[in-house]
Amino acid sequence: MGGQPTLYSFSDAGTLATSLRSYVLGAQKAGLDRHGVFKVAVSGGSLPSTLAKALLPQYSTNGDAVQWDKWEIFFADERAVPLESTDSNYKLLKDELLDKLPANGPKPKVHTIDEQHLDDVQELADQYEQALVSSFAAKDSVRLPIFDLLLLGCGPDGHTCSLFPQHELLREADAWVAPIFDSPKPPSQRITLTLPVVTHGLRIAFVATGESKKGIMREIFDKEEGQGLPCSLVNNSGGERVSWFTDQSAAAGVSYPRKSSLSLVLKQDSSVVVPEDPVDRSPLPKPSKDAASSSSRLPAPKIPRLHGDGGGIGEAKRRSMLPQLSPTKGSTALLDAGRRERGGRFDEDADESHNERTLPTSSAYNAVDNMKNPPSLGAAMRHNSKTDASSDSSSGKAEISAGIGIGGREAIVKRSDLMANPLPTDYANLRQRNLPLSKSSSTAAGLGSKPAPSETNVAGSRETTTTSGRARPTRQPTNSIAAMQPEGASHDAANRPGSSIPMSIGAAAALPQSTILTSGRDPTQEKRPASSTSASGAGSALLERSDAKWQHPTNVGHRRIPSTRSARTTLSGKSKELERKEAIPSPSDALSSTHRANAAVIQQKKPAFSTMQQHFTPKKALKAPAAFGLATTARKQANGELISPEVARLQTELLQLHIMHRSSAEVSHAWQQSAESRLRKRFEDVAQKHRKVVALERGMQSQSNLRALKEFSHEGGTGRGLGERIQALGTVIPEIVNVTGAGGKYARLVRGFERWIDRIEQIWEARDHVGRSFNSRGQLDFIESLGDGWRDETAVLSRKLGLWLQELDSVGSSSAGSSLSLALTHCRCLAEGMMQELEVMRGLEREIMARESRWISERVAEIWSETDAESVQVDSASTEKGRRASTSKQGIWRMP
Ligand SMILES: O=C1O[C@H](COP(=O)(O)O)[C@@H](O)[C@H](O)[C@H]1O
Repeated sequence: MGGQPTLYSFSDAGTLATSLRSYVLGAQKAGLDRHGVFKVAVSGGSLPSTLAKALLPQYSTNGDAVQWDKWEIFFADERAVPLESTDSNYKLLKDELLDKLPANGPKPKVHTIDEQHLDDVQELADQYEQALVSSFAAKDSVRLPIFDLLLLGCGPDGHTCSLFPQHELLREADAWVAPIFDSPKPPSQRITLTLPVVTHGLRIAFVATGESKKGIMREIFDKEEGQGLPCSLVNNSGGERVSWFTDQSAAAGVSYPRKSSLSLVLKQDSSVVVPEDPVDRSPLPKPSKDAASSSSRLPAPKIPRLHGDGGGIGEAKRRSMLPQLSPTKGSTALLDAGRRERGGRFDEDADESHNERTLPTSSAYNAVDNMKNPPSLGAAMRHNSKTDASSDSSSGKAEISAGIGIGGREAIVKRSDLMANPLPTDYANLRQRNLPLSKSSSTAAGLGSKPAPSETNVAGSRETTTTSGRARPTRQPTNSIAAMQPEGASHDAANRPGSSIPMSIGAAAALPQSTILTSGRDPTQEKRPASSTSASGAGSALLERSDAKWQHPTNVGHRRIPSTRSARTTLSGKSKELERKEAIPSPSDALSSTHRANAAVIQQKKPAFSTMQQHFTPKKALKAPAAFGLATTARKQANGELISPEVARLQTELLQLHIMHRSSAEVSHAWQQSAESRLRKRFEDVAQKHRKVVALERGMQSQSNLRALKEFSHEGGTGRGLGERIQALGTVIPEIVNVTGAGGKYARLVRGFERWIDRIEQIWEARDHVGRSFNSRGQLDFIESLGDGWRDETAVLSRKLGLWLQELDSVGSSSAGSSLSLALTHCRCLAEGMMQELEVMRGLEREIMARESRWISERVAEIWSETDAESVQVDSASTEKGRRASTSKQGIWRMP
């Protein structure tokens, strides 16, 4: 299996529907085998009508059956509209498919949105997420739900679900379902599954038909610029789990290899013909003591078999590898070259072999070396190269350019670069130098894929969206192929008996898993990396070491010239000849440097390995060992062109690296699965402990309650039997609770008092400022008492509370900690508290009224004194003193 999506292109709608049916039935079977149900997410748009053509019973050709009653249907996205609206994706599916199912036949369980929350899209999304949690979280997944199948559409702008190009929602990493308020396509308010949920599905199928999808299909599959589109992001993360069902109008002009029929596997135990299962979801094998099974503890990359007679690479495999190597803009050249070479049969390949097995390394090497036809990669290199390698290999003056699927002219990597940068860390270096990476390599290195869980973090990178909207890792990828190899791969391979030459990284990685694990040391001692640091640490260690080599080129067996701009500038003053000499040692130099390298490797004290870590980069001899199949002589190609040994070696190495990169997505996925299953187990352990603790607590509480009841029943001195006392409690407790409630008597009395106090405060404030307060009719404001009614009610309630308290005291007490004792204590507190507050309110009322009568008396006294003064004024009206007195004295009763 490769790590790339499969693109099906069918000649007509009928063939598409039939194939889609087989594919869905295959997914259904896998789902039912897995957990007895089939959990599907479906999109809206044009998908439901195609789906109906595929799934309705009348289209069944060989008696196969959709087991509708086992289906749980969720919506990949839904619009925030009523379910009966023509904009609703549910309505669409209902009209096209659900309503057309036989009336008395089985029906699927369909999870619709909750219409109650249409005006609150966040709530709508949260509620839908809850539906997912209820269905998935307990059994299937803790971090993310795992759909058996997602059936998606692809908008003409590259959107899928309601994930639109360059929208911030593409960065949503936590939610399973997210709201969108500004969908560029109406209606603007929607909810959608998030990208991590979509890419986590076991199978992801896009259905894209019609002319309107033509342009975007090319963007998604052939163009570097299209790699940030939502559909491309799903492709990159989903890899081989993604299949595209298209018709010819949609796929016209796409260079990416297409298939025109589904690869089917006939199950022996069933009549059902199902599509090849792209993903092995069987649980990871349990650790076992024997070497054979321990080799499978670590999900190892599957090395595709390079087959053909004499080890020549199979035509079909080469065809399938090429575009995967470079499905980007620059890759078009590679594809074209490959296509030309095979007379254009490339596009309509219907039955590609996906046969993947491990082969001994030597076969892998020889496979390439002995190829009758040169690999398409070589053709592509020639295609990209303006200079014939053979013509200049002797003079060394030519720059041989090798297109390694890195995209167009910019991506042509100079021979000196390739030699200076030991692959595979070169992929990281290339990215550091901002050279565009091919989709396959970036995906394989985890650049475009979803981040691995924190425990494993094989990829060591997370995606962010740059201003161009292209998803990029925020950190440089720290994983290298070496870091992804099974523990000890290179180390053990380098020290195999009979191998006097250290193995290159590529060679080690190409070893079959079992060979690697059994050749070195006891595989039962192998351990998984405990944390992300182990995996990424290995990668960065490799990077550091290769940097160190660049700084001290003379310290290593063969010299490498850094290909960075500065390094090139430094060299620019030298003659090309000199540069070549420094870069490429003579055969004897190479030999001796190889020996030096071997000696260094053999003598080097090797640190203990831990799984997935490689503590040192095995030194590579420039001249590769023939024992492992690397070319040592110039090779003649079918068209008569000569390829120098270096180029042949680089070709081989590239091919191997590519193969390993292809499998890295799979490894990363397997790691994620493994981490998830461990997390799930841990979660279940904790949940189980929690349940035990809760049960224990309940048991203890009921014990204590029983004890308390026993004591309560024996309570002496009350003169009342247990039944009578329980009856008393049954009356008093609800009474107390009732009076405190919002509509209860106590609450009403308090509200009345509070209103009265507020009024008094206003009056006092006015009196403080202007000496008096007037009501709305212009009359002087006086403070009136709360009234007899309030006072009587307060007095009655106080009496009742006192009685209830006596009743509570008379029923006796209970031992502390029991529920009975808690209820008694709380009721007493409540009743006593209310009594005290009623008393305080009554006291305050009395005091305020007393103050008011004092104030009134003072004002009356003032009036009398004013009246006296006026009579004096009349007596002495003619005197100046008297006049002044009459103007200076203002009575407070006078209106302003
Ligand atoms: O708005 C939407 O559009 C996409 C694509 O629809 P199509 O008609 O171009 O196939 C669809 O997948 C999505 O569910 C829908 O809400």
